Amino acid sequence: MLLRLEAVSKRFGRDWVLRDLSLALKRGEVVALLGPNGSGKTTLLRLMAGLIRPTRGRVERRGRPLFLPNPPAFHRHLTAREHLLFDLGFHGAQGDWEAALARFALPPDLPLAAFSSGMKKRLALARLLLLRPDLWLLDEPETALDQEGRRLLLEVLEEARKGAGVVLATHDRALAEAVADRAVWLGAA
Ligand SMILES: Nc1ncnc2c1ncn2[C@@H]1O[C@H](COP(=O)(O)OP(=O)(O)OP(=O)(O)O)[C@@H](O)[C@H]1O
Repeated sequence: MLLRLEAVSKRFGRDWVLRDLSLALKRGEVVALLGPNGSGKTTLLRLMAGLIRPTRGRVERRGRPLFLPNPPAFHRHLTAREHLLFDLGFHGAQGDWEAALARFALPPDLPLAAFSSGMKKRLALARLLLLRPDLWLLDEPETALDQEGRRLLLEVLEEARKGAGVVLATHDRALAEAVADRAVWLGAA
């Protein structure tokens, strides 16, 4: 089991955002988180990543998680090449950054401040593929991607599920139906 949540609840101030949520994820599984704005999808991903702690309940994780926020966060003054080299060094990983950038049709030497939002999303996917986490935690990975970017995303998710587990938050029902084994609906807590 890669990830197990047992009766997890989360409160910010006086407001309960998540209540009594249990869920388990194995390698090879893709789970979609669906629900309206403010229903707690990002909060749940951050709990799964270990970035925040539950108010009640337990989060158990095996392996290395990587959280992809929406929009993705990068050091704006680095180029794509510099950023991927930094990421590989930081994670003690090795990988062919040149091939990764070529696959996503990204320029290696342009500062990321000059990247469009779709280019940043593509770079985030390239980074995930290079770093190969055990647990992919993706917040609205489809936003800002064009048709070719979406095709690449579907390809990446198929590759991810071979060795890892994936949880993705999305408003895109078609994407959830295309890639997810099951969906978790978050309503009002
Ligand atoms: N750090 C925080 N402090 C206080 N409230 C927070 C914090 N983070 C999230 N919230 C609140 O928790 C609720 C759920 O937010 P969250 O971002 O998880 O929703 P979401 O389902 O991802 O929404 P969206 O579909 O708009 O991205 C919102 O009411 C939000 O204001």
